[in-house]
Amino acid sequence: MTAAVTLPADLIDNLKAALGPKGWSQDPQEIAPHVQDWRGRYKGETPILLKPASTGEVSAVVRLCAEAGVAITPQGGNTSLCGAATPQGEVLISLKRMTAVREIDTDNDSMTVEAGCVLESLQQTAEGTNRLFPLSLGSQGSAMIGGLISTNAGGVHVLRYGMTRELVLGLEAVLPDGTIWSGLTGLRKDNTGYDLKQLLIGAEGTLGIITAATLKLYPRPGRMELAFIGMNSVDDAVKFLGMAKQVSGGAVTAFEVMPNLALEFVLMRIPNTRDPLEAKHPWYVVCEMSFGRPDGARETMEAALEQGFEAGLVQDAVIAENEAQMQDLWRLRESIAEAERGQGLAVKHDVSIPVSKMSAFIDVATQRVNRDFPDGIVVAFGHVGDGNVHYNIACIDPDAHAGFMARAGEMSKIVYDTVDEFGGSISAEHGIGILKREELANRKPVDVKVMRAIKQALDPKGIMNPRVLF
Ligand SMILES: O=C(O)CC[C@@H](O)C(=O)O
Ligand SMILES: [Zn+2]
Repeated sequence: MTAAVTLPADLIDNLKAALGPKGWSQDPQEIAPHVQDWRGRYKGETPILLKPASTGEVSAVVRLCAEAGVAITPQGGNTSLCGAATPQGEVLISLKRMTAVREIDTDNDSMTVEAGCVLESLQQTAEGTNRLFPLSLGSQGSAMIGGLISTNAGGVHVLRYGMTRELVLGLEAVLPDGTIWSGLTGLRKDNTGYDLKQLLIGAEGTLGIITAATLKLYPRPGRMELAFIGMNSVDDAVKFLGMAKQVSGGAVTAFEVMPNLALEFVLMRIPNTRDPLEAKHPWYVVCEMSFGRPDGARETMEAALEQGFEAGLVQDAVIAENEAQMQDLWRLRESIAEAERGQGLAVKHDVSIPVSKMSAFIDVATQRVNRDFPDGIVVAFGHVGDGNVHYNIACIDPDAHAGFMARAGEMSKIVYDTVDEFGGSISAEHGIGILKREELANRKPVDVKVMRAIKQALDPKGIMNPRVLF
């Protein structure tokens, strides 16, 4: 792995000297997990893994690479689903040693943390000060905040708290020439021209390396209620979403939809899971509500379910009685990606559609896919409450997998053309990476032209994550 790409010997020496013995590795065993993506779709290589422990160190090594015109791939928890963090010969900079919580300001409801902090640990840090950091997703046990910001991650709470973009108040980053940009601020109002942090958020490491961030904190809900609901259709789910929002006065904080097949995959592949409902239903909804106080919380969830039942939308439902049951219900939804991975590679489409058109989109796209690809099976699940569906197509016959994946482009064309017809986006929350860059160029040529101009202005040598986005 390490031998294939060679860098000038003096650059290697200077990089090592800038970081000290703990700050780099050329050990193939240590490097191996860093040069393969989570799904096993992309395999890469790097001449050296750098592990800076401070912003100053990141700046020093970026400067050295910039001077030598050598390209860099930044990496956080390496949970990208689009290949954005797999180096193909670039110098790999992992932020995993930058894990300090620099400041918590409870009066300002903010915390300033370094890029290598794992999301789950930040949720716990916030909880320790009786606050909530609402970003929440399946890979939270390993995803790091720098990468989550770089990809503008979504997750299950977008419906109420927005994407990562909306949770960031300030950023610190190392620009492609090694300059440190100190934009760490806890301000909620700052109208001083272009908002540079927003350029870096979602840039997938192409404009610089995020080293720290000031994040928004929220009050911790006094009580949460979680229901697992059996339904007949996505249309019914969307109707029930409107009802639940109204009945609860806007307390719905997550609204996830999954088909029976996704539940079957989970029950088959993930230990300690069981179907909480007695009968099978074509679709399931995981609906979470958050309240300031416990009083009336359960009654509100029950009232919403009752109304849904009377309207023929809710077929059956169970409400979690305690924290452990909540976790069990969440596991059914959050482990779909892992269960699906166990089934083999699928042709994945992380798309968004206006919520009002979600059901029609799924119907039309599925008719088209079934017509042209009878060997494919659609597993559409996800964050329907915020208009994001993971429209994945799995191969029915595991032995015919390679041939199936070879037709991924044709399948994706059908799906993305349908997304365009419905006014949606070809990437809702996973980003572009290397997976969707041609698609982006074809479907948003003017946007890409402007993005290239910005890239050229900030990274004229093109060294920051050079194969990603474009
Ligand atoms: O694997 C997928 O397609 C989706 C992964 C993740 O975004 C999820 O919502 O579970
Ligand atoms: Zn998702």
